Amino acid sequence: MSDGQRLIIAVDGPSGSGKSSVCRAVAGQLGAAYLDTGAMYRAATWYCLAQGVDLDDEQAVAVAVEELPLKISTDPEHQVVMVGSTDVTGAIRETRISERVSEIATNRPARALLISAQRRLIDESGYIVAEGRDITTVVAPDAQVRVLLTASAEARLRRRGLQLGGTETAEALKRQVIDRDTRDSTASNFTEAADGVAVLDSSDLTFQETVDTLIQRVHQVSAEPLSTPSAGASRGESR
Ligand SMILES: Nc1ncnc2c1ncn2[C@@H]1O[C@H](COP(=O)(O)OP(=O)(O)OP(=O)(O)O)[C@@H](O)[C@H]1O
Ligand SMILES: Nc1ccn([C@H]2C[C@H](O)[C@@H](COP(=O)(O)O)O2)c(=O)n1
Repeated sequence: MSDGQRLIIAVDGPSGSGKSSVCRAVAGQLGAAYLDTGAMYRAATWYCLAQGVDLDDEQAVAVAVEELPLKISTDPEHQVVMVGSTDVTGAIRETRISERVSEIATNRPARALLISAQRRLIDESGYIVAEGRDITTVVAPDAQVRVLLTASAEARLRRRGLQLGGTETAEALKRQVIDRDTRDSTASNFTEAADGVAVLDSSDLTFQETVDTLIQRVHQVSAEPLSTPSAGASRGESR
């Protein structure tokens, strides 16, 4: 990327499709920043639970998310999530958070606050791979590269099982992957590609093949002449 050029790579997809691992690897190989927006919803959940906020109380959750002292790194090689002075990088991955995070994701005011924070982080970076559930459609719909990363339910359950070391029962995996997607899909559409969004089905691809396919897509798009310069580019921003 040359100075002054902006390139936003937006990736959405269901749980276990490989968004975090694939996007982190792609960002590392491209020398781009990386934003895990799911980690922001998880940190908000951790904070609300730590503060004893009733997650059914929409207003109380919104107030807590507004004051959330969140710092998230966008370095793909060094992912750290801080809430105030507490490092929650590991804690936000615990099952107790995975099982409650949809309650924050479906809270409209909380969602609006987190979306604004995500847009700021993307704008500050300028060259970034951002992944989640609504990046291609809501957070950065004018990203130059927009991809829906999918995989069959069978592949996603198998991958999540392996990722968790084979310790989870089939029922627990279903709760964490399929049931969470069902709840989250009431807040955003990450099962069908919106207009202009390319589908990358990784069901029969290895991890490296998936990374390579996404990088090819980025190279393909960045070789095309830019039709409409983004707002950031016109302000001369660069990484
Ligand atoms: N193409 C692939 N082939 C095999 N394994 C893969 C592939 N892509 C990702 N994985 C593995 O699947 C697991 C789940 O991937 P990852 O955590 O990146 O998914 P995710 O979409 O970010 O899930 P969530 O939204 O629930 O956080 C990881 O262990 C990852 O290494
Ligand atoms: N852009 C996003 C990102 C995430 N979420 C919600 C949905 C998930 O249940 C939760 C955690 O995400 P994960 O770490 O599993 O990718 O956050 C969302 O609604 N929108």
